[in-house]
Amino acid sequence: MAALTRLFRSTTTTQNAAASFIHRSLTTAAATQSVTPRIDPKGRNVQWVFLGCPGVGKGTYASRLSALLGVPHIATGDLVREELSSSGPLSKQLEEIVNQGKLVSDEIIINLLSKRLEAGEAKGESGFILDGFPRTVRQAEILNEVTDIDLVVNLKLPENVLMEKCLGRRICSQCGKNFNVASINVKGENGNPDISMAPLLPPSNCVSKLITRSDDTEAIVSERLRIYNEKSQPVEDFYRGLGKLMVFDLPGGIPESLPKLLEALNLDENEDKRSATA
Ligand SMILES: Nc1ncnc2c1ncn2[C@@H]1O[C@H](COP(=O)(O)OP(=O)(O)O)[C@@H](O)[C@H]1O
Repeated sequence: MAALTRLFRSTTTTQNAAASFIHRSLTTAAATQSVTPRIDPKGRNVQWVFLGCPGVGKGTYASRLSALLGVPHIATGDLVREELSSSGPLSKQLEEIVNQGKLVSDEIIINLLSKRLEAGEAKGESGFILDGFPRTVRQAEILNEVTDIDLVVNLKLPENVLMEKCLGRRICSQCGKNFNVASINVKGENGNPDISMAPLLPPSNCVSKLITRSDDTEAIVSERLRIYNEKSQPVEDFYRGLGKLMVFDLPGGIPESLPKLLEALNLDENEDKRSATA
């Protein structure tokens, strides 16, 4: 018991230190903007979170919006994969966790996020769209203690579509762009509309360099979906309770969904200076 208490205390101390770093980065960054970002009604760059199950397209839509709004897109999954492919001390440990479809500890993820914010701060970044964080209520509470999130966009797709999307996902090992080889046609259940998504095929220069994420197998995706429902679904409720959650049911692939998402956010792809709904 004493050992457990000691461990808990040291974890909490590290988390608090990381949380206070996140706070410092966010406040300093807000004072040093260098791009032409979207200013929200609070007079600073937007601070949004994208939530959603594995494969829903958080990364795709978050990166489009980050380009439109002039704020960085920070995906904790990318931070984990970068660390994993390095020869750093965490790499082996992370590989095991990720390949079981489990979540990395709050402490590790907060440290990775702090480092990313620190690097961004050095480059004068401010505002953000977070993708894949927070994923536990504890992470959401820590974020809530250190900064004010304006909006949480919760993307939704039926579970059978999510599985097909994850299995069809491909990444170009050279340019890093994401593609999808799945051609999806799913009948809507319980009065929901059918969903069709055309494949998002790579240009010819990427074709021979495509790789599949090691955690995009049927067994690991099932486990990631199970863990999402157990650990991350309560994060949706956390933000619903704060009145910050916007649920968006994706009607199909990017061509159908992006214009509707922009409309729901009161954004215009060609005219990016209007104020966003918060
Ligand atoms: N906020 C987080 N907390 C804990 N683990 C995380 C977090 N973000 C990413 N990870 C780890 O990185 C893996 C890949 O994340 P991500 O690319 O966001 O995947 P997904 O497609 O499942 O949304 C996750 O399965 C998990 O192991």
